[in-house]
Amino acid sequence: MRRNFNQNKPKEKDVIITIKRLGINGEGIGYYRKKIIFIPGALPEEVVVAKIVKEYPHYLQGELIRIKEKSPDRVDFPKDVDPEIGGLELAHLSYDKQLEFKKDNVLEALKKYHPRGYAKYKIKNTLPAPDQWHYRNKAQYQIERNHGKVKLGLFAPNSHRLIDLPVMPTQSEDTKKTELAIKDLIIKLHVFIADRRKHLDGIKTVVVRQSEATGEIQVTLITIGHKIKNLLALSNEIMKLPNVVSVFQNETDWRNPQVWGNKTEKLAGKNTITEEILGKKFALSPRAFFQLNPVQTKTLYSEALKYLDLTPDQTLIDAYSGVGTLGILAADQVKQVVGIETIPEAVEDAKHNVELNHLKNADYFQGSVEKVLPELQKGGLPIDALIVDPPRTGLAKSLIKTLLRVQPQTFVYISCNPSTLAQDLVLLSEAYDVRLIQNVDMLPQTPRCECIAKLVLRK
Ligand SMILES: C[S@@+](CC[C@H](N)C(=O)[O-])C[C@H]1O[C@@H](n2cnc3c(N)ncnc32)[C@H](O)[C@@H]1O
Repeated sequence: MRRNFNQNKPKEKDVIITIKRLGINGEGIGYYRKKIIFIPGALPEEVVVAKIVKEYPHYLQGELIRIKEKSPDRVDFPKDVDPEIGGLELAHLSYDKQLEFKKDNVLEALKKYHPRGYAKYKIKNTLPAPDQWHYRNKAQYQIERNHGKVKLGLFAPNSHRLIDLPVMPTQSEDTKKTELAIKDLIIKLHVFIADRRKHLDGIKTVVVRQSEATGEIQVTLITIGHKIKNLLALSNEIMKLPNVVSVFQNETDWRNPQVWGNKTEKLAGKNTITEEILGKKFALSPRAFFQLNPVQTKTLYSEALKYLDLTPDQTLIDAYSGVGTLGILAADQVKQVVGIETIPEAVEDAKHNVELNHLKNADYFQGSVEKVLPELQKGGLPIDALIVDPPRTGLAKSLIKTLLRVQPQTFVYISCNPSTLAQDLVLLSEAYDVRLIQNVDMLPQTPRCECIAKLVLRK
């Protein structure tokens, strides 16, 4: 069952709620005295007993206490897993219904922002992931010492409570085993663990990423401070673990709200690991973005490229290019590829990947798309075909203005956030029709999904 239903909570504050639908983060939504109430772990059509834990001006936050009438779509939550853990928000819902939910999320976002013609958009069924468990090939776990006990895992959502993770059912076996082995080595070698309250420098996060194609494992130790006693000894021991080919140190400080800092240094082994997607090779340095589900990545990219309908005379812009994946996969179909990406290491990887795949017609630029694209266009670069794959925040308004002026003929938008996709389509639909939207489920058991929108210039 999804939550720790605490039968001992004071009964007088319990309320009975009928769940109407799921919210965008997978929580059950009902009403209490005409106010909306969000209850994580509850499903549509269920009647539940909930406790009101927080009251906001426009909504209530509830906690599931007990299910009075159970949904036929409810499945057992994985055993031995802390129910508060992030990344399993939909693990109590049957997989068919998870796929429907992800499609509905797109529909709801379109209804909310209503880009031009949205009611006629063709929204295709979400493409399922073949493996709904053990698909994550990257683990990024926090480490801390609490009352003498070392914990390695994930923080409970919106809290500083670290959940120790001997079990995480969506994590691949190898990445899980490597994380746990590194935790044992940190304890054995007495390597300092960072402590914010005591102002102690040390290891803060352990990142393990594995290539599906080669099995190579890259480890990054994110540290507070630079000089950490016994870090090199730890790195040497980590290199002896199965499949590990490199260990890096990434340095940050407590003022940085991001997990990663800006300085990365190799402690041992190879500069990159190599992944293979649809016949092309991709070298990945520690900070470079790469999808977390390598099997579904192939589906996502082949669908996106299919909808681009490229021709050999075109110049393709791969905007938000990461390590150059989409552009490199499409390079054989076009005259020229130009990629743009902010993270310098990812751009280096992209350039290296162009060589690795023996391509002569692809080039990658460092900088923000909103700044670099207009500069390249002013310099005479033709922009006939465009693929954008932005982070959750979507496209910058200034970039949308540029696109409406330049009007690439062929345009595919890959989005990991239906809400910003719908908002961006409001502006883009001034010049473009949305031919179709195809969801691909990259992260089963979570509310997240990738959507591919095919845009066609209106005549
Ligand atoms: C969702 S990832 C997509 C990466 C790549 N297309 C892939 O499939 O692996 C988004 C990428 O955009 C980069 N990025 C974020 N904001 C950017 C901006 N304003 N201009 C260029 N790149 C940006 C991030 O560093 C990240 O690599």
